Amino acid sequence: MSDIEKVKSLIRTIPDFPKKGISFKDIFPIFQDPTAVETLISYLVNHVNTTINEKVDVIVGLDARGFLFGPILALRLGAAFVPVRKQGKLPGEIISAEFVKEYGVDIFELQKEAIKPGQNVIIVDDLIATGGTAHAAGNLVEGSGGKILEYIFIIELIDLNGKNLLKAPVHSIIRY
Ligand SMILES: O=P(O)(O)OC[C@H]1O[C@H](OP(=O)(O)OP(=O)(O)O)[C@H](O)[C@@H]1O
Ligand SMILES: Nc1ncnc2[nH]cnc12
Repeated sequence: MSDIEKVKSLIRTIPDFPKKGISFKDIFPIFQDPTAVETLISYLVNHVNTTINEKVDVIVGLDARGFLFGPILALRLGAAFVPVRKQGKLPGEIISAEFVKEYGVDIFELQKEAIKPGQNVIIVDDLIATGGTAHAAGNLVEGSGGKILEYIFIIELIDLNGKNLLKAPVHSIIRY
């Protein structure tokens, strides 16, 4: 079994959570195993260093599970970390976007000055399902003048075709 397959074996699938018909992928067991976390982060650092030919200025992580991976990746790459948060959590001037995700509707916010025009950005989240969440975050980053180099997800639910909504390249590690 490869190291990534070992990580995949830690992910739990919970039927009918948080709503009937949703097959929920629970990533938190990964965090009970530091070796598994290191596997994922090392994989991502290597991926960025070997496939992205431009300097990465900012890692944008999506509330909340994107915060588990984004800041560690940013630290390892020597990049800034910027959060996109659910409505009402960020002080100061913000821009916002409403979106639909696999099991609901939400509003994302980004602080206006957090990303400077022309900065190179990678958007990181734990999972892409319908792509609504990542698409909204991408609109906020582009609204700030950031250039999206890539979207990175630990998990991709391929049957939902979420990546079709996104204009920049998409990279995922574990697919179902
Ligand atoms: O591709 P989509 O259909 O848009 O769904 C993907 C999003 O759904 C989950 O977040 P959730 O809103 O459950 O928030 P959480 O990270 O706070 O648990 C997941 O972490 C992604 O952000
Ligand atoms: N099936 C799923 N499992 C975990 N998080 C999700 N976010 C959207 N769809 C999800």
